Amino acid sequence: MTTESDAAAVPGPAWTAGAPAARYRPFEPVGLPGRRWPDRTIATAPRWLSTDLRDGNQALAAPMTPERKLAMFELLTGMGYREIEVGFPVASQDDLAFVRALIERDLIPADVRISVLTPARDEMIRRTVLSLEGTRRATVHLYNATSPLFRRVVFGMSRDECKDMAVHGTRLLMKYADKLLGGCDLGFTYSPELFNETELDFTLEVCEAVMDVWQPEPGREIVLNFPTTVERSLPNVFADQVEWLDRNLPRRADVCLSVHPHNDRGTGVASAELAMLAGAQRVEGCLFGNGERAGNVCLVTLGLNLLTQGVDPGVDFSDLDRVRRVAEECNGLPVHPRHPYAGDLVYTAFSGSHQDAIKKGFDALDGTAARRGAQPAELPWEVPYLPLDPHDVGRAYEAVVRINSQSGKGGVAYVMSTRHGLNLPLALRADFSRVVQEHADGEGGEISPDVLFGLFQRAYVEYPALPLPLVLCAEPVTAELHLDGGRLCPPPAAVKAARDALTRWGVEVRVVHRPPPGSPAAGGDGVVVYAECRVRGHAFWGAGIEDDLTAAVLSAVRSAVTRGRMTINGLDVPTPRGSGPAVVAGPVIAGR
Ligand SMILES: CC(=O)SCCNC(=O)CCNC(=O)[C@H](O)C(C)(C)COP(=O)(O)OP(=O)(O)OC[C@H]1O[C@@H](n2cnc3c(N)ncnc32)[C@H](O)[C@@H]1OP(=O)(O)O
Ligand SMILES: CC(C)C(=O)C(=O)O
Repeated sequence: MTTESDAAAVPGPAWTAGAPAARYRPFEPVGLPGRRWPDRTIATAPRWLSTDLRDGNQALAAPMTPERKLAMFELLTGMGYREIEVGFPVASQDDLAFVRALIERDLIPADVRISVLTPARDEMIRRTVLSLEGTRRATVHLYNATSPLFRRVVFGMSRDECKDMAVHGTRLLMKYADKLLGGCDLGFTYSPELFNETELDFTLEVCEAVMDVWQPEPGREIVLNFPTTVERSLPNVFADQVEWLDRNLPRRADVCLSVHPHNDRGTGVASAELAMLAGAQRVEGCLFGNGERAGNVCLVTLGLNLLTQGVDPGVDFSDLDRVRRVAEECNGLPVHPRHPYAGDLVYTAFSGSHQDAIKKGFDALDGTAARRGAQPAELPWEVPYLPLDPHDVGRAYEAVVRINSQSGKGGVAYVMSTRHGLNLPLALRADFSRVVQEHADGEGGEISPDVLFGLFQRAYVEYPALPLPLVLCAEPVTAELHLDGGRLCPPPAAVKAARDALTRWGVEVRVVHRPPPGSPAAGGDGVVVYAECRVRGHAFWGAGIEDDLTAAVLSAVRSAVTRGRMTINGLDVPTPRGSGPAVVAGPVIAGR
């Protein structure tokens, strides 16, 4: 017996004679003169069908139990999906039990239509229809493969025999429904499986024949669902196929043209979107792209792609982390950290220039909001590198910037401000950024907000080794003070007292930055002052975080001058490097 790991270990032939490209054939393009889809835009959401409980489920190593299915069903209906394929009732006892539970326990919301899938096989059609007994409203979804390869290799059938399979299946389905589903508002979906590999004229022939049996008319639609069962072409070719159908299908007004893209080439989302441009009115897919092989098209990505184009997807993604958690539990599969919109890392920048632009974007948004007396959430979203406001999908801003060796001063300033309430002056950002870079280069890995705060403390706050008069007595010092935070907004008298104290010791003091009232509060209850002191012509920074302004000013100056003296005298300046993780968390301000 070959196990999974044995199979993975089998060495493939090396491509010594070149890649085996000759074994594969290019996909035939579609002749579609005057194709219209490239000039269109998507202005409304399609009808969505979730096939998580069927196509998604059939691709799992451990298919869902009825309990897990119910959790997924409730998630989907809660999000707003109104068409849900709930299973393949003849596949397993669990699938059947789930369909029966939905019906018998009356668990289907009044505006939700469930569907069940069956192959075009007589006995299976009967049992599938039977599985719906007692329901008020449901759809039966019938499929048979129509592609030349399938006709030749799997069925051994001619085109006519293949078409008859679909026609016969439709007749049987209607016959059993008449017999078993009295009073049910029955819907019908037909899928020519492997549509994308099937000759277009044959697809049309089969669909016409199926429609002749179902007789769609106003109030009795037929859903014709066209799958890229195995995605094989560029998305534009699929769009051409869909537009060809849109142009040529008869009874078009009573047909819902649906697509069911898979993702074998990694272009399932593009295929679905181009298909919508080409005339698709309905899209089948799964949350986070679960499904056979490389998956079905991801409904989350499609929905949020629409949202970010200003189109309401009609589905609620406001708590995307919960959606992800439930889907992960039900499927037993993790969602990749880089999955569009939902992955752990997709709203996070580690790299400096990205962080800088994000910080400036947030600052600009906050500034505009303040000027207009509005909330940032009311303004158009314009933050570089973030395609979507994380808040719109229930994410906090905290992880938007994370620090490592790729980061720069903008990112460091962002974390110090948003996590610790310390709004560093520009020149201090550059200075501190060098400290952070040195630490990152030495230690590798990520620097958490707490460690960052510890680095700051050790670099700028913790130098009160000598009493201030002693520090200052040796030579003249000038100090430029930056007062942080709107909360302190120190009364002029307090600033004067601090300045006088320093002047008495011969320090020439200038207050260069005094935050305007109402500017973001400095951390917690404390007072934060940054001092840039000139010692023998060299600038050194210190910071004071104290309960009152005078103490903070004196601490900041003492730290800066001590640091300067030690550096100039070649003394062993204590560096933050290697001193272990800081445990002192700075005061965190509310919001971002
Ligand atoms: C692209 C899709 O996702 S289609 C949905 C696929 N989903 C599943 O297969 C999950 C559920 N399936 C099952 O539980 C089982 O496959 C069953 C119950 C449907 C059938 O089981 P079995 O009778 O054991 O057949 P098996 O699974 O081997 O299927 C192969 C048979 O189905 C036939 N077949 C395959 N597709 C179709 C179809 N759409 N219509 C009619 N017959 C079909 C094959 O020709 C083959 O017939 P043969 O035995 O005469 O050669
Ligand atoms: C049954 C059809 C719609 C299908 O799942 C596929 O072709 O992928």
